[in-house]
Amino acid sequence: MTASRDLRDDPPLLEIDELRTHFDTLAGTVRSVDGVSYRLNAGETLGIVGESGCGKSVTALSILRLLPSPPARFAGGAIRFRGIDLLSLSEREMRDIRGNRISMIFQEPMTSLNPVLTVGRQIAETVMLHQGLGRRAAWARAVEMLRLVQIAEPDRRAAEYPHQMSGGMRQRVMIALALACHPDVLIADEPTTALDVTIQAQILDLLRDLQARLGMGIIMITHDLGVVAECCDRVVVMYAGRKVEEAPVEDLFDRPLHPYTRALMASMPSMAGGGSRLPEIPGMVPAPQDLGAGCAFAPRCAFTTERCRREPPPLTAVGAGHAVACFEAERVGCITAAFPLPFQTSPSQAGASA
Ligand SMILES: Nc1ncnc2c1ncn2[C@@H]1O[C@H](COP(=O)(O)OP(=O)(O)OP(=O)(O)O)[C@@H](O)[C@H]1O
Repeated sequence: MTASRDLRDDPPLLEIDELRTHFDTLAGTVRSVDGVSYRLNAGETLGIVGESGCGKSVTALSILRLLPSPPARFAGGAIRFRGIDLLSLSEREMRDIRGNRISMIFQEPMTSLNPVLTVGRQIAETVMLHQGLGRRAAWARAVEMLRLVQIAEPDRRAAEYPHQMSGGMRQRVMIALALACHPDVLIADEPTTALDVTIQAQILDLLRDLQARLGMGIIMITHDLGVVAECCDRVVVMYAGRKVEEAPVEDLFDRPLHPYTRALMASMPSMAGGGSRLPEIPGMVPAPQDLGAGCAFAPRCAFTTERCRREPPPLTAVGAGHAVACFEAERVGCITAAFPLPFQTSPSQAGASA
């Protein structure tokens, strides 16, 4: 979203380091996130993509320590915010960070907005709690935030309840609530999935605009590569609880090296084009408890060899900021070059058509 690609040498705002989040269930240990690392710099938007069940949300909820424990358990790794390990903080210290320095917007606003409080009061209470503002100043901030997210007549709307608003407007309220304390990090989990295409584009524009004004880093969790092309500077592709590819956004679209990334791109509705039938990725994401010894994508992959079934491919650097976990990446790269993906690979154009 910004010129942050030049800030690579700055200390990271947020760093996830070999994170392992597991669930202890009656059926055994579910390794939902199993050794994931990524960094987020100030002013940057990092996309996290993958199909349902890949561990995107569990990673995000781990950052905010919002997972119920038990059954969730941190089995290893660290999460550092400006160098502070969040996993070592007390619950009280964590409450100062959550919703204040690191905020999250969820897919479905009704799950995080309180139905019995006016939207103005919900925003005002957040800033009273975290920033010690008085009642009057907090209400003024609430109205200002509603104006910032482009809600018309914010004074009047602040006194309304969530059910009096449309889906798109509720999503804006949730963004206002998440940004009310001017956080350093915003985690947006599928922020536009439930919305129609026009509202989706407006919300993404709004986030981009607010990021430019407030300078926060954004983690954009999505299964939609159109959203990635539109908004992100860098992308992490997750599969079955692991990172399988990471690259600057242009590089990922020009040279996807993991068969899974390529398959995700080929199955995008707006990118496959031509009204032809969409290619689907055969098979399903395996449940974390059903993973074999080798590459988790092997059962669905057209490039699988004996080695892929036997051992997990390590994440390997293949270019500036580009890493991939695939033994056959070179072969995938050759095929990508010989048979370009069935859509325009310029991110801006791809996003425009999304
Ligand atoms: N409380 C839980 N107990 C056991 N397993 C869980 C629990 N919560 C999540 N999981 C498992 O963790 C894995 C990752 O889930 P996660 O919600 O992070 O996926 P996701 O990529 O965000 O998918 P979606 O896009 O549908 O949200 C899934 O296999 C899920 O079933």
